[in-house]
Formats: sequence, C-alpha cells, structure tokens
Amino acid sequence: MTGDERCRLYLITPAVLEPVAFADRLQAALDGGDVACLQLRLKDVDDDAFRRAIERLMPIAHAHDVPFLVNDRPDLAAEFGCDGAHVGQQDTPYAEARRLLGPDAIVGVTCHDSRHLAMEAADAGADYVAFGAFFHTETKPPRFWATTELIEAWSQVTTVPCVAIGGIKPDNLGPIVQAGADFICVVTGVWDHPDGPGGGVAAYNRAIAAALAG
Ligand SMILES: Cc1ncc(COP(=O)(O)OP(=O)(O)O)c(N)n1
Ligand SMILES: Cc1ncsc1CCOP(=O)(O)O
Ligand SMILES: [Mg+2]
Repeated sequence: MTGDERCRLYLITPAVLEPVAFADRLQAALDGGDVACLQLRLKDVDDDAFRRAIERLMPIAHAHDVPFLVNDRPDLAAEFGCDGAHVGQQDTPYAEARRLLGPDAIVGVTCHDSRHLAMEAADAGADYVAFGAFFHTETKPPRFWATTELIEAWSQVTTVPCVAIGGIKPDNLGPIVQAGADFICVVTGVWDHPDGPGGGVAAYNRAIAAALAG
C-alpha cells in the first residue's frame, strides 16, 4: 500500500457477513482484478465472530497477495498477525493502534473532510489518510463531505497516500482519480454489482484506468 501506482482499488467487506458463505464471494471479487487492499469491516458482532471471519477470510486475501486490514480493532489485527488496521476518529487512537501492531504494519486513519486531521495523522506516522464521503451512501450515512479540491491540495503537499471513500462508483470516480487519489475505496459498488463481485472489481479497474488515461 505505497500509493506508488497512481490509483488502485481498496475493497471493504460488507458490515454483516457469514464467513463460510462469504468466502466464495471474496474469492470471486479478488479473481476479478487488481485489489490493493482488503479491509474487514464488521459491525455489531462479538469478538468470536470477528475472529472466525479473520481466520476464514485472511488466507483468501493473502492467496491473492492482497494485504488484509481490520477495521476498528487493531487489537484483533495484532492477535492474528494481520497486515494492519484502519481506525476512525472515535476509535482506538492512532498511537495505540501503532503500538499494538508495530512499525511495519499498515495503519490508516479516517480524516473525513479535514486537511488538519490528515496532517495530524500523517505527522504521527499513518500509512494513509482517508477522506470522505464523496457521494451519498447508505453504507454509512455521511456526516462529512469531502471534495476533489481537498484531494488535490493533499496530493500537492504530501507523499502520504490518500484514500477516497463514500458512494464512489465506476461512473463517478473520474474526477477523484484525476485529482490525485491514491486509492478508491468501495463497499457496495463491488458487492452489489449486477455482474457479481468479480464483475464489480473489473468495472472499477476499467474506470480507474480510463480516468488515468483521460
Ligand atoms: C479506508 C476507510 N476510510 C474510512 C473508514 C471509516 O472509518 P470510521 O469513520 O471509523 O467509520 P467505520 O467504518 O468504523 O464505521 C473506513 N472504515 N475505511
Ligand atoms: C465506511 C465509510 N466511511 C465513510 S463512507 C463509508 C461507506 C462507503 O461505502 P460505499 O462504497 O458503499 O458507499
Ligand atoms: Mg471506525
């Protein structure tokens, strides 16, 4: 997750899943094309369910050479030797996540619409900062709205990669990619894609490539 490759797809799981059944969908998604990173984002589940999901899904990500991050739970990510964690402003603080995971892990931080939060996270050592939401989304009703101007300004002043999230679809990602986003982060656009998750990943990759070429 270096952000060296101009712009890549960052995939987040649905918030509710049954790991055994979902494994086939994940396999299909990752067979569909390039995915820079997978984040396990479960909500309203107990620790055992989180553990079962990590055990079942992380090997599939690794078989595709895709780093596996855990949302909200750097403690569980450390317990299972995951590649890293994503933390929000109301979650485990970045410094504690880093302490739990060690210097080599990937730790990303939600920064909403704020260059100030992003500067703080980057100065503290975050591997990426995440801006959003860009568009309406039912996945997490937005409280903040990020802009392509923020992405552009961020890309001009720092080399710390930035992730764009929130309502991003193949047909609206062009300006975000062209503004300099390093990663396009997606939940429903892949899992609810009419051609299945593999078709969804392929569609995002085509759209990113077209935006970079345009
Ligand atoms: C890559 C990425 N960006 C933002 C988020 C949102 O994190 P947070 O604000 O903590 O909200 P929840 O996802 O925990 O509901 C994310 N998970 N990943
Ligand atoms: C987790 C999260 N954080 C900000 S928007 C969002 C949801 C993104 O999901 P989708 O790609 O389905 O809009
Ligand atoms: Mg969170």
